[in-house]
Amino acid sequence: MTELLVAEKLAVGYEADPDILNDISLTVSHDEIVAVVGSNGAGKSTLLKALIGLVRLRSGSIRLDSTFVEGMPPSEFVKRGMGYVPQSDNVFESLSVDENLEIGLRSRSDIALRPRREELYSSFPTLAERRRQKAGSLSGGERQILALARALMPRPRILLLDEPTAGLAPRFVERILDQIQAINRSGVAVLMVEQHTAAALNISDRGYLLRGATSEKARAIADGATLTIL
Ligand SMILES: Nc1ncnc2c1ncn2[C@@H]1O[C@H](COP(=O)(O)OP(=O)(O)OP(=O)(O)O)[C@@H](O)[C@H]1O
Repeated sequence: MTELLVAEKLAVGYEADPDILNDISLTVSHDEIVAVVGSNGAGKSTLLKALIGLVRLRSGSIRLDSTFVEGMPPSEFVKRGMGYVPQSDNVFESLSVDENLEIGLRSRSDIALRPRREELYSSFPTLAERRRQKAGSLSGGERQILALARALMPRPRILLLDEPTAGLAPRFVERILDQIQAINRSGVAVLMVEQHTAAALNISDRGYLLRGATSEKARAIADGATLTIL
């Protein structure tokens, strides 16, 4: 079990505000699904954004395959094999399924679009049937599958998923979690933050609990959220 992603002693905050995250360390190995669970506002989205370079670290380090990547732009993280699916606005609604997948390949000119897209259509037949449909016409569950497929286009080695089951009906929650397991079996490590705690931990190899001060006032006194190994 070799470590693919190693974050050490991260401190993260916005502008002049107190730290949202404090002394956060976590690892994800090549073959793992790792879940970070925690209440609303604990800082789960902030953690993923920090791990893909969208939010600057105040201190700490991030290693991807032994290379220190903190301070690099998000495009570098993507080039080095990290994929990210935000919680919302993760597909272009006015574009077709085909076009959304094409955009997923923006960062990699060395992968041929059509064969890669066909590969993903065979993994996600529900998208193949809807390839010419606008993403905005898909159901919530199908959109999440499209967002996953789009992130997979450049062949990432690790996917960061921000609440992939948020707002979905229970039968879709199960379907998305099944897809995440299948993605992992195909050789992609997964780090996901989730509010469906039991379901997420059920499909994960390991979990962390992010425990934080959930109000501005409490955070000013406490010192940002911390991570506990479950
Ligand atoms: N761009 C920002 N500027 C300032 N504060 C922010 C910003 N984004 C998030 N925050 C604050 O950071 C804290 C953590 O938010 P975050 O979205 O990371 O939590 P979360 O655990 O993902 O919550 P949820 O489960 O509701 O998505 C919140 O208090 C939020 O108000």
